[in-house]
Amino acid sequence: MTVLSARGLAKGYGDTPVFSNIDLDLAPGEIVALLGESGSGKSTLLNCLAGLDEADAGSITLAGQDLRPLDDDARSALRRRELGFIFQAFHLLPHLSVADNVALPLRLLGLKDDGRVAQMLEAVNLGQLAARMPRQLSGGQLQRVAIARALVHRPRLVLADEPTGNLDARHAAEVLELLRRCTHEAGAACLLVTHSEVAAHAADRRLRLDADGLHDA
Ligand SMILES: Nc1ncnc2c1ncn2[C@@H]1O[C@H](COP(=O)(O)OP(=O)(O)OP(=O)(O)O)[C@@H](O)[C@H]1O
Repeated sequence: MTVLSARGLAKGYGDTPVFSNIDLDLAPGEIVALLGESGSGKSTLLNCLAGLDEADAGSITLAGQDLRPLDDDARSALRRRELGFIFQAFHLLPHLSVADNVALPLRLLGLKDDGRVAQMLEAVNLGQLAARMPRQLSGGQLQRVAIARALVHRPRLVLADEPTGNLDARHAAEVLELLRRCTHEAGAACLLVTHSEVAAHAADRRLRLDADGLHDA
């Protein structure tokens, strides 16, 4: 079964089309790099898949559920359960500790599982820093917290928008390797927007976005 299927997705702003004819299938456990020129619509596509933005046309099936017949609440609930999102700028909550940031997706599902939070912090080599506040961490450490948070609730899909864009080459390689290992171990599919050739080659498959759709790269 595919984790995510999109068919015929199209999106524009006003009279300006961004993309159309997007067909995409992601299988469990695969990491797919999404490449494309600046302004080609990679972030917009990710946001449409995440439900942060709405496509103008097309269909999305997530974890076997067609999103179209669902009302807003049901879509949000499905996404809260099945989706993890990693942003370039980390988006951690500054007033929460590292452990509480990681626990957030579980809390939003009404769950509490300190053991799982500790396990994820160990998985990203941050077991010692659980009580720290985000301002006390380096960029690479913040991004590792964001990976732990994206996977803590065992989502089937992880969307990552340039997760290594803010990091130097060594930390970027470390973060990518962790993302790879964590998503493979979890059997989650991961769509990774990146400008980096190194990141793209760490992926199982590469796709390029242009105005008329997605192409193998
Ligand atoms: N809210 C908005 N209103 C109008 N136009 C927008 C909006 N958001 C994005 N755009 C436009 O849509 C196009 C795609 O933007 P998007 O950020 O998705 O591209 P991208 O491929 O992620 O770019 P980059 O690689 O530079 O991050 C751009 O031309 C951008 O100017």
